[in-house]
Amino acid sequence: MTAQILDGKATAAAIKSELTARVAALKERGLTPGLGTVLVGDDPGSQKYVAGKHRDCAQVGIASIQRELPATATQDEIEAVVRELNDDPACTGYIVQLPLPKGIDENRVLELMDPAKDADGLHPMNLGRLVLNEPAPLPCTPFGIITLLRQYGVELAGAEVVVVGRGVTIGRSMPLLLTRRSENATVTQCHTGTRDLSAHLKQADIIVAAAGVPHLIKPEDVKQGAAVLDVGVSRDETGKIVGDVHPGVREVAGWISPNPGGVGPMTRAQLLVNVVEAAERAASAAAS
Ligand SMILES: Nc1nc2c(c(=O)[nH]1)N[C@@H](CN(C=O)c1ccc(C(=O)N[C@@H](CCC(=O)O)C(=O)O)cc1)CN2
Repeated sequence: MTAQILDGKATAAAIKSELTARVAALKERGLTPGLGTVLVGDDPGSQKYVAGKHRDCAQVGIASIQRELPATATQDEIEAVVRELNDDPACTGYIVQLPLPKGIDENRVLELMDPAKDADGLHPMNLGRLVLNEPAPLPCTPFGIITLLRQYGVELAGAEVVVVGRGVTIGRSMPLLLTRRSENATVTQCHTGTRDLSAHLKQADIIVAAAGVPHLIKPEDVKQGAAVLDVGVSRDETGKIVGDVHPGVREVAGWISPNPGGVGPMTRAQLLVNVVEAAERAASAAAS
């Protein structure tokens, strides 16, 4: 068996095309959505991701607001930029690119954001709303993965899903989304403390690999026909991406997301969805 490719690039392109019309409609109502980004330091990966987010904005007609600080920026300097974006009416949603440099209290920065402008769904208020099943901006990578699986008709209801990783951008919220009634999956979360990862993986209908360990998921650990989502980003000595999923898994899985070209573009598309939805809420509130 050779796995069907879960093409994140093509799926994201379709989402962006639909968003272009919604942004045009918002502009006709007098509201131009604006995405702000806060980038601290000079990590090449983060610089690339933020540049991609602004390229996407230009494609769909969302205004861009870019704030960059050096790696030496203090907690106070970063928080001052967050306050500035909270108060800027042209910025309808924004993100703080993670990770922040060592020594910065990331949680304090996230908590300072205006939850109504949190385009990443990572503010504690919005994560709490997710727990309570209340409307909230959805964390971009987890919901991007669900959208990708739906696009290719991968059944979530009743599926056994193994999420590998427990980081804030994916691992923490992925099970919350997958276990909603609308998804109805059964989730096992694995991490560095898991005793027998292989035993869990072998049971999985869907694997979400977000550990950041190159080729952690081996063909012999994957059930025939499973869907495998590769979220891990490590780099080899030439700078090329090495995912969490061993290339041999393609011969066993039913579906596989390429890396690059899978989950990354879906993360960016979901960010735009969050920005547009927040702007639509603001436009409706202003009209009533
Ligand atoms: N504030 C946030 N920080 C981070 C998030 C996040 O969702 N919010 N997630 C990751 C990084 N990330 C988003 O910011 C991200 C990762 C990958 C891509 C992407 O488009 N990747 C391309 C490949 C790009 C390359 O060649 O390096 C792909 O997969 O095709 C976009 C966004 C951590 N931080």
